[in-house]
Amino acid sequence: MFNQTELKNKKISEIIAEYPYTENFFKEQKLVLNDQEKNLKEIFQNLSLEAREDVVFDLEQFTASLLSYIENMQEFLGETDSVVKTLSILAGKDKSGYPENYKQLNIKSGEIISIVGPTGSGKSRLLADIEWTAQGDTPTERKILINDQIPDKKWRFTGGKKLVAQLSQNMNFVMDLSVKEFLHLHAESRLVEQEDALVDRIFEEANQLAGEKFAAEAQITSLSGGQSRALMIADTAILSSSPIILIDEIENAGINREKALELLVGEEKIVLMATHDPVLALMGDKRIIINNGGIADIITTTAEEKKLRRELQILDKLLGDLREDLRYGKKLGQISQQLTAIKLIN
Ligand SMILES: Nc1ncnc2c1ncn2[C@@H]1O[C@H](COP(=O)(O)OP(=O)(O)OP(=O)(O)O)[C@@H](O)[C@H]1O
Repeated sequence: MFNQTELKNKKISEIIAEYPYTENFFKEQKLVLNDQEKNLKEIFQNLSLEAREDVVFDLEQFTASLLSYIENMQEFLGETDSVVKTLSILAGKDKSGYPENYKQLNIKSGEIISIVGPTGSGKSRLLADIEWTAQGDTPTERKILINDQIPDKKWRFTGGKKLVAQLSQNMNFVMDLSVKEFLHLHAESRLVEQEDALVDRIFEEANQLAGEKFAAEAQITSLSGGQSRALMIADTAILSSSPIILIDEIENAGINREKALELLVGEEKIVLMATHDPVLALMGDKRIIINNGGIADIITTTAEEKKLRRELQILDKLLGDLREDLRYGKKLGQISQQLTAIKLIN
């Protein structure tokens, strides 16, 4: 981000290249830009008396308001969000009031963290603490830091621009729009460039994730659970500016869960995922073990476990194919040969 002095000395072409929306600002301010290779200082020095009256501001005021325009636009577009380098979870206490069994967990951008634990142990609570950027003010008394600092309270309350995007099990659409209309509406609200190409990409990715394909003209209310979930995941991965993604249970949703995760982490986001499924849990770099409301352990995925995951993937695919055959009324055969092939038996 340029400061005010830098702005004065930057060529107009450089400012527009860095922040394309400033072209509008210059137009609104009626600044005549015959030569975009000049900097703002030079332009103001060369303004005719007449032109100077049109611009109203002097150089100081002009660059100050240009700067705040850029800051506002960046905030609006969510571009300042991408600077989350680390998310830290500081220990609180479990349901019995005992301190948690760790001090501080630092998660870097691009990392996947799984959260595992029995039903009712507090997995969703941990995700909620992160979403709320808790500061000792939730039942667990955990604290959340972003880039080693107490996060700004604005993260909690702003509507459009969010630190955290949450994908939950219930994904009900209420609007009566086609898939394409919905995506365009969202893309427009984010003021993205190349809207058509982006919408096409989200649509294609969503169709790759969905077990059953759907058309761009389909009404979103008519999509199946798996299809709407696939659409939301592709939309979140590609359009959301939130640097942290929380996933509460992705299993049994009729989508390709691994591809979904790859798509989500592909964009240098932090992904935390509560799951009971070993194939997904082992996709994580680490897994948090929750028990009785507290973090009982943090385990780094071992090389052995990564090998196991490849075996489980094959098993998962076999089961998936069986489900598919079942659905389409086929007769099912034994799979012992395939199992032997992956050395799961014998
Ligand atoms: N450290 C804690 N102190 C007090 N209450 C807690 C704590 N951790 C979790 N809880 C509460 O325990 C209840 C169950 O937690 P939660 O819903 O997060 O479990 P879960 O692991 O997500 O369960 P499931 O697997 O069934 O979805 C919630 O009401 C939650 O607020």
